[in-house]
Amino acid sequence: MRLAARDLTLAGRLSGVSFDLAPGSITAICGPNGAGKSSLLEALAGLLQPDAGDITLGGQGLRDMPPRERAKCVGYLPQSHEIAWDVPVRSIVELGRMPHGDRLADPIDSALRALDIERLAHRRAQSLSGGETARVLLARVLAGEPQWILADEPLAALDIGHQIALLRHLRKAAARGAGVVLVLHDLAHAMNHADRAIVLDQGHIAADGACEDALDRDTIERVWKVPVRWIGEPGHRALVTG
Ligand SMILES: Nc1ncnc2c1ncn2[C@@H]1O[C@H](COP(=O)(O)OP(=O)(O)OP(=O)(O)O)[C@@H](O)[C@H]1O
Repeated sequence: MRLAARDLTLAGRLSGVSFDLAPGSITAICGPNGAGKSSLLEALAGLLQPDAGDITLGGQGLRDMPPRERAKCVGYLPQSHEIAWDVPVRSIVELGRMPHGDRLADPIDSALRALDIERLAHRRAQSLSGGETARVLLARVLAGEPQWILADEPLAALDIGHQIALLRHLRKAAARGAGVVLVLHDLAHAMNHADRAIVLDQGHIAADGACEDALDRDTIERVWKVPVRWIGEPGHRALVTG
C-alpha cells in the first residue's frame, strides 16, 4: 500500500507538501530544527489533522480509516521517549499488539530480540536508561508488524552498535515489504541507509529523491547553511564540515 501526501498544509508548520512513498524502501526525512519533520510524521500517522491537503494509504483517505485499521497499518514512534506506566517492559511491548486484539508471542519475542532487550523484559519500564527506553518503545512499534513504520529520530538515544543493528533490522523489514520512514538529523545515516531523502526547509520540500541527489553538497549548504563535503564511497559516506 502506497503512502501519499498531497498539498499537505498546516499553518506555520507545513506548506503544500506532496510526495508518494512506495513500500519496500526506506525514506529519510531531513531538515533543520523547526523545518516541520515531526509535524509531517505525525500527520502521516494520522495524529495531526492538516488544515488542507490529504494523506492516502493504498488510495484510501487516512482520516476515513477506522482508527484500529489505521493503527494496524501504521506504526509510529514519537520524538519524545517517555513511558508513563511503571509496568514490565514486556507489557509495554505487548501494547503494540493492541490494534490486533491479541498478545501473539512470536512478534513480541521477535521485537524484543530485534531491539536486544530480551534481558530487560521483566524490568520495570521506569527503571530503564534513556537508550533502553527508546529501544522498548521501538520494540512496541515493531511488535505490531505494521506495513508502515514511521519513526521520529529513532537513532538519537542509541549507541552506535544498537544504531547499526536497528538500521539493519529496518532494512530487513523493508526487504519483506514494509515501508519505513525515518526522521533523521544524522545526514550520513540518511545517506548510507535510506533509499530516498525528503528534505524539508521551513515547511516546504527543498529536495526529494535518491539520497546522493537530495542530500548533495549544494542542498546541504543551501538548507543547513554550513559548508560541507562528502567523503568515502557510496554506502560508506561521511560528512565533513568546513
Ligand atoms: N503544537 C504546535 N503548535 C504550533 N506550532 C507548532 C506546534 N508544534 C510545533 N510547532 C512549530 O512548527 C514548526 C515545525 O515543528 P516540528 O516539530 O515539526 O519541526 P522539526 O523539523 O521536527 O524540528 P526539530 O528538528 O527541532 O525536532 C516549528 O516552527 C514549531 O515551532
